[in-house]
Amino acid sequence: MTMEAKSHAIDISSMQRQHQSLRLEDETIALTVRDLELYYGDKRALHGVNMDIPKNRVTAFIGPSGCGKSTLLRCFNRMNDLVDSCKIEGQMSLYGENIYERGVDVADLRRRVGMVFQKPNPFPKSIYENVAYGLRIQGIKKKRVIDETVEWALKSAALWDEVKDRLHESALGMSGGQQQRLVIARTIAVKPEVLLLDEPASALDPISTLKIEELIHELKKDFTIVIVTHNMQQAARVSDYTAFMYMGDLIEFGVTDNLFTNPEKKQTEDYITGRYG
Ligand SMILES: Nc1ncnc2c1ncn2[C@@H]1O[C@H](COP(=O)(O)OP(=O)(O)OP(=O)(O)O)[C@@H](O)[C@H]1O
Repeated sequence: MTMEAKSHAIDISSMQRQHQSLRLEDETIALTVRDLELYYGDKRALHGVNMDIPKNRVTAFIGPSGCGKSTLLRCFNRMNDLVDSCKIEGQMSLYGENIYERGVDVADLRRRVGMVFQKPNPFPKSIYENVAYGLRIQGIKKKRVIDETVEWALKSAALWDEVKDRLHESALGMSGGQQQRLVIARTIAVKPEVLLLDEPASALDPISTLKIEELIHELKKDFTIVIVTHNMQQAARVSDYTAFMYMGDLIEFGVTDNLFTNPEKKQTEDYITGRYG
């Protein structure tokens, strides 16, 4: 094991948390899902999903390919609006405000509920301009404010030390793992309330993956995080709560440690023990 890998293994072990005391009843709820049905054309992709997602926690969505994890994640910032055939019934709210109410400013919703995708997608601009982008869109012009926010976001994304001497170089020259942390910095620069992460590490090498996992652990102090992952070990390592989905149904939702050690439903047990999926 290299020194770098070793130090990350130690960091990860320090992330082991005592979850036994977590209870959804004690949490402040950020996102609420009620009787959510989603259709792509005639095909129903989500079946009556109900869920409460707690503030300043990491909630993971797991389940076999095609079970609807990404579809559900994309509902939280209305990314499914971009799919013509998509129809949604039921309710979804952010701190009690209906996300699907007529008149909701979708651009503002997407600032409040930021999203990071599987493949890092930095803009073909400098590192600095990638992070400043959302601030400029918001009309912020003061250089001092932009400088300070760029530094804050890069520090929060655990990237500052690696890039502070080359802020004006192209983001496209960074490694994949650095690009993904840059995209996270760009997303948090506009101070969202929720971060949606759709398999954020699945295109990355193991060391970069561990850095993203450590980062998620840090970021939950400031943000509510929802992560889709194919990797059950990753869900167990990074999340406080886990939702297991199967063929469009939410089968089980609970404290991660409980769901992995003592699942209530047989389908959950079959999945986490590798019997299918
Ligand atoms: N834009 C779309 N148009 C039509 N059907 C879609 C669309 N996006 C997803 N689907 C279908 O909806 C279902 C759920 O897909 P989704 O991508 O949400 O699952 P997933 O659990 O995230 O899968 P994976 O783990 O493979 O990414 C699948 O049957 C998929 O084929």
